[in-house]
Amino acid sequence: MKPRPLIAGNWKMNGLLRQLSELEKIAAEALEAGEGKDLLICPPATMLSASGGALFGKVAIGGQDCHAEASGAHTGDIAAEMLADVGATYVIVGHSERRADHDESDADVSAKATAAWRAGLTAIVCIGETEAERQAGKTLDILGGQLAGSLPDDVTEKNTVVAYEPVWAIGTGRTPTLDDVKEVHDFLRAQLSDRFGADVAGGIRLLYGGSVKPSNATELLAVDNVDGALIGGASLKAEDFIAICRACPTLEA
Ligand SMILES: O=C[C@H](O)COP(=O)(O)O
Repeated sequence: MKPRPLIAGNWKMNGLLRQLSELEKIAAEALEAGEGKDLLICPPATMLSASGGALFGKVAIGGQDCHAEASGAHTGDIAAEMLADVGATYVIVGHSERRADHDESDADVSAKATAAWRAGLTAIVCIGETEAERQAGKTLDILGGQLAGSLPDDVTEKNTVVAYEPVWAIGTGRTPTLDDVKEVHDFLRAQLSDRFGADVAGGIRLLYGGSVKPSNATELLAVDNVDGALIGGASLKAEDFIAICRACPTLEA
């Protein structure tokens, strides 16, 4: 059976408390637009607690990163337990911006996914190729390596979501062709199946991310093995986020 879709917004380093009104608008439409789907917003850490209030339990909240350890002398970092403490149920790990800006390796990402599970959170594990890697014909090799190295052994359909985000498509307005998205998502499902078995692999949500907008969401979300989206810029506007939620097909009963 296909997994229940997940539409996730990643606000990145954007958002002040005065923008809670956007979340209130999302909450107002969430029940209808999100029927049969899971909705999630990952605001900056400073807004997590207030976001939970503004979304009123109609949309889940998540962190954008976590430290591998539960506590300690790590100035500026956030433990998965701290995210859970303010109501988060998901955390993004291994986003390409973290990998690039903070030199995070696949092993670091795997340790963060384990930390997320320890705190009872679902880890959204991100992978993606650069433009140079795609042009060199290495996309599947790169993604296969990132997937293998970034996922710990105890993956389940509940504790893990995988997000495919081509680095060159993030914030650029460019997207892969639908055939390219299908090729990658089919490949990821097969890799997961080889490692974790078909039952677990079939239940893991595979998100596409990278310049998802209301204008392209319908076609991207209809691709085989695409079980939702991870949305950056367009998630900052309630109207756009809700339009993307509506574009996502629901499962047949
Ligand atoms: O996490 C979200 C992605 O990096 C996509 O960002 P974008 O929708 O602004 O391209």
